[in-house]
Amino acid sequence: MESVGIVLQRGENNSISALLKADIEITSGQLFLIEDGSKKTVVRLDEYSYINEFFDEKAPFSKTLLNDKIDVELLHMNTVIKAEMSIVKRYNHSSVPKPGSIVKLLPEIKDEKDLLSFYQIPSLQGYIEYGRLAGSKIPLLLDLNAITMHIGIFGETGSGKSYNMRYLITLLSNIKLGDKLTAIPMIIIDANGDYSDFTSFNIDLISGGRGWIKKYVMRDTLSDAEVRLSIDLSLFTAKDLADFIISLKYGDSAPNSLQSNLLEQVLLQHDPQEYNWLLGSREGIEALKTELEELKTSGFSPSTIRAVNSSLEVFYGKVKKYNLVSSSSSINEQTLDVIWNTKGLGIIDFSSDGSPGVDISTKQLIVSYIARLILDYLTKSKYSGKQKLLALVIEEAQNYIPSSDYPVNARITKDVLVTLATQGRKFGVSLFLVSQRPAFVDKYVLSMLNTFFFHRIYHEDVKYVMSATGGLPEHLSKSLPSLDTGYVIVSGLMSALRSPALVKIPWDDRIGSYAGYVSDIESILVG
Ligand SMILES: Nc1ncnc2c1ncn2[C@@H]1O[C@H](COP(=O)(O)OP(=O)(O)OP(=O)(O)O)[C@@H](O)[C@H]1O
Repeated sequence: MESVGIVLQRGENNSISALLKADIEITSGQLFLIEDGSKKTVVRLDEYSYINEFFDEKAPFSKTLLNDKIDVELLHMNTVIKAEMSIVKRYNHSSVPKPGSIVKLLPEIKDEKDLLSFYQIPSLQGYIEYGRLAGSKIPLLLDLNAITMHIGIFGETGSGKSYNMRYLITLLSNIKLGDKLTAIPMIIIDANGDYSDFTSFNIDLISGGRGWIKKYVMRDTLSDAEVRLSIDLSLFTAKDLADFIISLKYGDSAPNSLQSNLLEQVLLQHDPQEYNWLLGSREGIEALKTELEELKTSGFSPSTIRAVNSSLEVFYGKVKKYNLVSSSSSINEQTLDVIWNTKGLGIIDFSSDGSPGVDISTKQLIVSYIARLILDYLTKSKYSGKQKLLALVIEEAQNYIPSSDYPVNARITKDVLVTLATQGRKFGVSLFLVSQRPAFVDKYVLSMLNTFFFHRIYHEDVKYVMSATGGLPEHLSKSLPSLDTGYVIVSGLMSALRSPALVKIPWDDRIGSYAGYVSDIESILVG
């Protein structure tokens, strides 16, 4: 490969300063190869600036130049890039390249053998090829063995998160195993209908390794690919349900604990199997009200009882509208068995098309239910001696695991998702948290994630995310607010590089054909 620069000096902590030719295209996060004699080292460009030996602000000659018409060509002479780089990988040596070592672009990879030797791994088994390392044709290998260490995908609106998630899903749906295709069993909480086409006209993008693909909706179904969503309340504790139901009337502030305790006491008198009938049918609600009325004699004030009654009505109004509650819920343990056995994909469509008019608290109840279901299912499997694996993708994660700064009450989801994040990896849960405002996602949960895809993120979010994740070296994190769409910095355990690197996500029209993207506005307008 062509030489593009020379090492100037080596610094502390594996850092290297180099001069690079000014006429090559470079970006922070890009990787280069350094040759020090026969010793090869891969380095990452962390920071750079263009300098010109000819230009000195203070020199009288420069001053005249600045005042007169500038001769650009003259100024451009002797321009070089001063680059700060850090070592990512060494090939069978442990030294730091000496001053004078040659900097090159990454090598060409002609075949699988080249790829294996670039990454220094014995086989591609268990890896998927993701995007291309910026400035090269080398795919980044992602290690599927680290998938249960959880993943964060962060980027501001329009930075390419949804496209990236779709791309990842297509990769995770077509995993080569010998001459067979398999897939990671997965449930997606689809906030905006970005994956709807995976159950219809783009099904072949993801059906390679999957035997079952369904979309759950909260309206009448329109095709065989759709299932009407219902959940089983017996999976919740009396306390969780009581807090949730009472807080429906109080919005974001803490639920009234007296009312919550009262409702919990009444629910505790019943078997959890009865919760669906009690809270999901008119007769059940009336039965609960009668039981509450009887408690007047035990010292509960009529106003507390009245308040609980009215919270119950609010709750019942919600579940009745969507027929949401049933002991034979449409997503249950058997569904997870099917998803596991067929390496299936279940899409929970929370878009305005799939779940028209559904509010955030109802969505939280559903996400909480699914998280409990997954945890129960995988824990049982593990204890019966069979390790399974299921990925749960949660878009708009800040609505389910908010930080203390984010004004959303998420009691019903937060605890169970924290448990999934901390315990889940033992049982085979792989969490994918997607958010445009990672600063509003709970810090503790962020610290549980081990692989990150950083798209362009808001300046205000950078500090929070970096302190919560320990994700990137400082120089590189500074480049995040100006990252181009289609580029992502990948860091963490799944990356075969084990060090952050900039990756270009290839564009594919079909992966790009989803809700957030209009491919040809003129033809749509003209018809
Ligand atoms: N890899 C890519 N290469 C080229 N263009 C891309 C790429 N990824 C995304 N884009 C462009 O950027 C647009 C926005 O991408 P995307 O919808 O994925 O952003 P987002 O971060 O999910 O935004 P939001 O948070 O609003 O959903 C796409 O419609 C597409 O035009």
